[in-house]
Amino acid sequence: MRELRVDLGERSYPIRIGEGLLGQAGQELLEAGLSVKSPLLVVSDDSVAPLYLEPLLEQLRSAGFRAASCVVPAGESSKSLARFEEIMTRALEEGLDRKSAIVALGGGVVGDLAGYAAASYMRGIRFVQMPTTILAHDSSVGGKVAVNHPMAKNIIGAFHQPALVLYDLDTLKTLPRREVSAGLAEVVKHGLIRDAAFVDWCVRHADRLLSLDPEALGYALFKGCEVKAAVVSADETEQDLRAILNLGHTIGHALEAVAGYGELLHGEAISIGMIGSALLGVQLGAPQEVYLRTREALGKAGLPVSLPEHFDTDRIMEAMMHDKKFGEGKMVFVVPTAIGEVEIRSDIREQWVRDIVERLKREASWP
Ligand SMILES: NC(=O)c1ccc[n+]([C@@H]2O[C@H](COP(=O)([O-])OP(=O)(O)OC[C@H]3O[C@@H](n4cnc5c(N)ncnc54)[C@H](O)[C@@H]3O)[C@@H](O)[C@H]2O)c1
Ligand SMILES: O=C(O)C(=O)C[C@@H](O)[C@H](O)[C@H](O)COP(=O)(O)O
Ligand SMILES: [Zn+2]
Repeated sequence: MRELRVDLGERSYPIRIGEGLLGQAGQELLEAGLSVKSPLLVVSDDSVAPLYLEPLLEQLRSAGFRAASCVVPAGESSKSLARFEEIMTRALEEGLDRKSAIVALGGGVVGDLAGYAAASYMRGIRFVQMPTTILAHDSSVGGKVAVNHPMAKNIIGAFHQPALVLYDLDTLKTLPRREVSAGLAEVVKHGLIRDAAFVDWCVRHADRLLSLDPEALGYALFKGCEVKAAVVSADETEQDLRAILNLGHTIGHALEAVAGYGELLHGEAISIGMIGSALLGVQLGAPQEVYLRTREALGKAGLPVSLPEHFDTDRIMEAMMHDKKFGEGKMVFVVPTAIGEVEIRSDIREQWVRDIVERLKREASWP
């Protein structure tokens, strides 16, 4: 098992990554300080639940917990106020109190939704992240929890740190191929913002990652979580540095919203967004190599590196104006200056971005 720590004073917590962790979840929750006297609510989705929910509930009960569950439909559309309300109702029905916890068993959708429910129920109860996707190495760490509004991604949310991240690598074996690639987008992102050697490693080992080689996957998720934990520990609430984790997200979130939360997976949208950011970087003076290497790393992971032509540029530009980094009338972009290095720029002209979106469409080559 590998272990990392998010260092946030009294809100610090461990990230445990390894095989077979679901089978010791009860003990792990006890060690994280959760009380068996108050009921737990496990939130999952209807693709993950048939695979892992019952074994988890059994394991928690055998450790003395009272555990109920709430299962939402799989997919991005569950990050909604309607599903949030459903969880509140379940929490009330099951008698969750201030010492209770919500356990998120699933990918980033379940983690963000359940986390926001935990942040809000009784003005905040504890929660545990049990990620089951590659992408969720990112979403389970750092405490950003949210649901979407039809006009804007993650616009209703909070910062609420989990008490524990318990990452059982065995659960990743059932991931569909498309979700594997989507998850690798955020893995590569963590290299692109902070660790050039890790980007090289990802390119060299892309085939092993795509075939879910446990050793390669364990290492990649550890490295991704390491970058994420370090950034979050330095700037929990995105006063400055944390914004670098948003590489590719200004364009990416706009694409997800315009596509109606579903056509593009988060990782796919972010991949296209990171290509856009690399083009912007080159325009601002970074070597052409930055664009070429970004494209190679994402392409090798089976990700889209251009935009399907039917996306409407005006609608994308409009959706981008709801980005949380947008302020005082300025577009703010995370832009690479080299592989492994980024800067936050608030001098980005709308026309440059528009031109890049058009170029991404012209170069359409969906994998
Ligand atoms: N909070 C953050 O810091 C943060 C960071 C990155 C992404 N996100 C959010 O995360 C979401 C995307 O997360 P995701 O890519 O994990 O999507 P997801 O949660 O929708 O999971 C992807 C799909 O895989 C299925 N699935 C999950 N685990 C499985 C398993 N082990 N076996 C078989 N199927 C499985 C799910 O049912 C779903 O259909 C987005 O909403 C994004 O905004 C949040
Ligand atoms: O943790 C962060 O900070 C991130 O930006 C990680 C992103 O990968 C993630 O998609 C996050 O939810 C985006 O945050 P938002 O504040 O732009 O909604
Ligand atoms: Zn993301």
